[in-house]
Amino acid sequence: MQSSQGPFDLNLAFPQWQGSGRHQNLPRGAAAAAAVCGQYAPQSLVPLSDGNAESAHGVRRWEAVFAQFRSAQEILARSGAKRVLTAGGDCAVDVAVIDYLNGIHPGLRVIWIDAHLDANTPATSPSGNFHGMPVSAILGRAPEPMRPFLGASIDPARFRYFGIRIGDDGDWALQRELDLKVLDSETPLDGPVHIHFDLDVLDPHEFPYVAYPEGGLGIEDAIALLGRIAREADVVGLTVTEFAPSDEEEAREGSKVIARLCEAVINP
Ligand SMILES: NC(=[NH2+])NCCC[C@H](N)C(=O)O
Repeated sequence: MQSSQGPFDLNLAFPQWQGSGRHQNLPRGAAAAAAVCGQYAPQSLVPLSDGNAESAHGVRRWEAVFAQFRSAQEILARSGAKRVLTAGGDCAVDVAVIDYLNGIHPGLRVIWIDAHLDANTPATSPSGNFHGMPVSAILGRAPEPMRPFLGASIDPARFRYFGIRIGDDGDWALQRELDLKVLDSETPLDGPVHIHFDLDVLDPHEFPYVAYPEGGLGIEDAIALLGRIAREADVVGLTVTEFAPSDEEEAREGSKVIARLCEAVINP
């Protein structure tokens, strides 16, 4: 509850772009998001791997994706942090973060705010891009070599989507199989909660600085939603992903919105 909610004790800056199929502007967005989030907690940076093997285990740029996942795990474990604010990077940065938080906060709930289901597996993904697979990974369907490094998977009953519009056949198949639900006003929000916020959930008329502009959520509605979650639950993780401004001016504009989203959670 609110009284136990303190500020985040770690800002993980995780500039991974290799999970995205449209990564051109992600490094600029990751740097800008890290500059914003670094104001709210001490920052640790996940180093990018120079692994460039094209594809393995059904995942494009697997070598880099896996090396960065392991680096993030080591940084998180060493930090001892209890509450983590993460600046992505592509959506898949959250696999390491959610797994870590689930290990230290039993019964963790996950709210996945995104235009996309991101529930493909290496077998169903049409693109091989890992940013389309993090939901399946945290629910027990991670790529084979990642599994020994993951703890217990998230209970699908404690997972909620918000803002989803776009899915591939494999995304919807997993959603149906695990009966993944959408957050509504009846969903109880007690206990520790992690919020995944993919900026592409936002209406591109208001926030066009993403590579997959397919969302429909207004900025004020997003802020109200985050405030509601933070008042009702104990937010132990917030991850902001997929910021892809095409120049420094867009980076500045988008950064103001990212700051408001963080503050909606920090001071609900
Ligand atoms: N977080 C995102 N922008 N995800 C886009 C995923 C696109 C598509 N479903 C794929 O698997 O490649």
